[in-house]
Amino acid sequence: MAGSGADMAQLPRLPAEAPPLRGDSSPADRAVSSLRAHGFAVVSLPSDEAAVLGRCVVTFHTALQQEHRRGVAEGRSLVPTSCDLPGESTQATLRLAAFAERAQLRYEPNASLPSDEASSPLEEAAKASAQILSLLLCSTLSSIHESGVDAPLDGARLLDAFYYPGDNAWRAMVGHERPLPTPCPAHEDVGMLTVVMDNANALEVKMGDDWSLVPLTPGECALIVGRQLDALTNGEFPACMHRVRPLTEQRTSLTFEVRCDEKAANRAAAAESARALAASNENFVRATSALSQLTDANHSSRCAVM
Ligand SMILES: O=C(O)CCC(=O)C(=O)O
Ligand SMILES: [Fe+2]
Repeated sequence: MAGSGADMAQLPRLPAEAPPLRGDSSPADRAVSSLRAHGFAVVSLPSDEAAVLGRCVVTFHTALQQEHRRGVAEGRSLVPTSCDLPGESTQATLRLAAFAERAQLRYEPNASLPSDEASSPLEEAAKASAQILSLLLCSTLSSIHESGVDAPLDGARLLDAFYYPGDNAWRAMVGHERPLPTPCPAHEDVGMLTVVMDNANALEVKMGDDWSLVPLTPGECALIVGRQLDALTNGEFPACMHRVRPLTEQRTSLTFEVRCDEKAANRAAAAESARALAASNENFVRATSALSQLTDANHSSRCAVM
């Protein structure tokens, strides 16, 4: 991953059928082959970037914990979220919302913040983490591109930070009457690629019929293939089903997703299908001509006998 975020990529340690680690493969190659085989990969960030992101997660955690508590006090955090978009907007590009199972911050770096206003620590943290994670996703998409996939390299970017209160804090605030809803049910992301990092392990990915915990250590993040990349590679990079397992203690996670323009995705998917069709036509033509050669050969050998 030249000139960018991911310094070292590792294969997921979970699946027994993980692709063999080639001694000479680069971290980017290993990440791409893991994404191709499993729809996800674990990568390590350089320590300076990991340290910045660690501080950002602390900032998000504090703000979102406060937002969640305020939401509970005001009754807003007693209802589960029905969609992934925060309902409440504080600024055009930086929004906070609180639901029962989580509080959420969303930052859209493509739309810039008003420049005449002094940035809050929250905005600074959003900008800094979006910059680092954006580079990581861009370089991963370029590596996928270099591996022969004609994927769009750009798109809308979304940074989300989630605070999950966990069962203990929830019971302390709300009591036992009202159970804490599932933190984040099983789903595939809609975009091309998502990166996830957290301060407590709870992300699970589906491998075959089984769910596996992704044990991220500080400075590591998970890359997750979304539906757009799956569709435009005809499943060569399969979308990864994932979820957050129920939590006892609180957790904060950071996700950054690239969603390409639907038209670009459709164009790329159509081109990919045309390539697949051309390849199968070529195989068909090859098979037909082999068959006709065989028939000719049989025919002439039968003629020769007669
Ligand atoms: O919080 C997490 O670890 C993952 C959240 C997630 O998958 C999502 O919001 O799409
Ligand atoms: Fe997700």
